[in-house]
Amino acid sequence: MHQTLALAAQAVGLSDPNPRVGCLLISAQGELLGQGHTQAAGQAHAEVMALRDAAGRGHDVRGAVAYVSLEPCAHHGRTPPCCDALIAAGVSRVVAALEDPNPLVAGQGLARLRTAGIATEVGLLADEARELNIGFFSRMQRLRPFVRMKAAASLDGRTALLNGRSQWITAEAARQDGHAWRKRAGALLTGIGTVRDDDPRLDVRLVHTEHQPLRVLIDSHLEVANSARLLQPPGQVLIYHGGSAGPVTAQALCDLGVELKSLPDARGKVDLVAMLSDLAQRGINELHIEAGHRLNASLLRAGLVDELLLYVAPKLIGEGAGIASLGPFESLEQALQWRWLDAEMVGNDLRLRLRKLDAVANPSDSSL
Ligand SMILES: NC(=O)C1=CN([C@@H]2O[C@H](COP(=O)(O)OP(=O)(O)OC[C@H]3O[C@@H](n4cnc5c(N)ncnc54)[C@H](OP(=O)(O)O)[C@@H]3O)[C@@H](O)[C@H]2O)C=CC1
Ligand SMILES: Nc1c(N[C@@H]2O[C@H](COP(=O)(O)O)[C@@H](O)[C@H]2O)[nH]c(=O)[nH]c1=O
Repeated sequence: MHQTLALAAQAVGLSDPNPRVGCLLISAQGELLGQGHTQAAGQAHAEVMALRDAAGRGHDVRGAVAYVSLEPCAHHGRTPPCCDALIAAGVSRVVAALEDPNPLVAGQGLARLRTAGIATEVGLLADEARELNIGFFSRMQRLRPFVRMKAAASLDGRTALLNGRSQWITAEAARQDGHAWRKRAGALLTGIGTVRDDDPRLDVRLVHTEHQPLRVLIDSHLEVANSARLLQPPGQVLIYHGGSAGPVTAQALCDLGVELKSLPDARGKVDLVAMLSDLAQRGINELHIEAGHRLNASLLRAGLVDELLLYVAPKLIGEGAGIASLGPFESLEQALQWRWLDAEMVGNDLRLRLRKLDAVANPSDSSL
């Protein structure tokens, strides 16, 4: 199953909105017959890829064991059901790390395999498998993406100087690592303040990817300049606004191929909860945020951030903006609490990952 998960990880940046799944076909004698992982949406799933691989190598998979990192699907989506392909191929046993989290189909693939006389087992390396697809689980079970907020900070917790400059606080290795996390996401989100100060490209370019995430901007009054780098190719751009955009600006942005969506809250800003639900409906599993301290504060205050991805540089940079302008607290009981997930040196910077205490991708597993 470790090997199956490594295969599944190869679908990062490729299979969205479908989950990252790996499949390994092993003979009764323990020989590898075929392997595969999910392809781009609409193309073959892991099981079909593994069966094709086995056929390509001239192997007979009758009686083989199939290791899969997620329950084989039982439904006709853009491709036929994988459990039918495994049944037709004559495998004898299917070992799945997890049941499908989609409440509409959960358990159906395994049930169909059992009805066909195939032995099934579920739960091997379940936590690792769920982690790889934490966004897919979030979208299926909470109807919103898993939200990861990235920030690069100095040792004194600053994300920018008082004059707005922030490039660069961390070094090249950390920035490249940041792109590997961008690659995992279906969408990258920033705020108008960051666009004004940094003019980010917000793409994946320091690591290889098969497809660019959707770029999302929160811009209440459609103030973004047409020349903003984020609006240029590659990839699609979506701007959420608060409904007060003038028709001329809106038309100019539409002419650039940008999609505009009005989701006003009571204050004419963007309704962040509605935005997450809209992104989920668009098939976004993981949402990666790289915004400034104001928008970060709005998202954190609303309790919408599941994970913090912080890069800390060994520098003291004096006065400036923090990670989030949450305003003065009266007591320490008001603190937003996190739990450490991991810490790693990336070049000369430190990468910290933290999870919100109640970030639940699987309601039955409060440790996520
Ligand atoms: N080191 C790092 O990792 C990063 C640093 N930066 C730095 O941060 C600075 C920019 O910060 P900042 O100006 O806060 O930029 P943001 O990207 O946070 O954008 C700020 C804007 O977002 C708006 N906003 C907040 N909540 C909402 C909402 N619910 N709906 C609509 N709009 C909302 C704010 O409006 P309002 O003020 O009305 O609330 C404000 O206009 C720059 O100096 C940049 O270099 C930026 C990204 C990462
Ligand atoms: N300053 C800073 C970061 N800043 C983030 O990177 C964005 C620029 O993206 P791009 O134009 O695609 O390279 C910028 O707007 C901000 O969100 N990131 C880091 O890893 N380290 C840093 O020191």
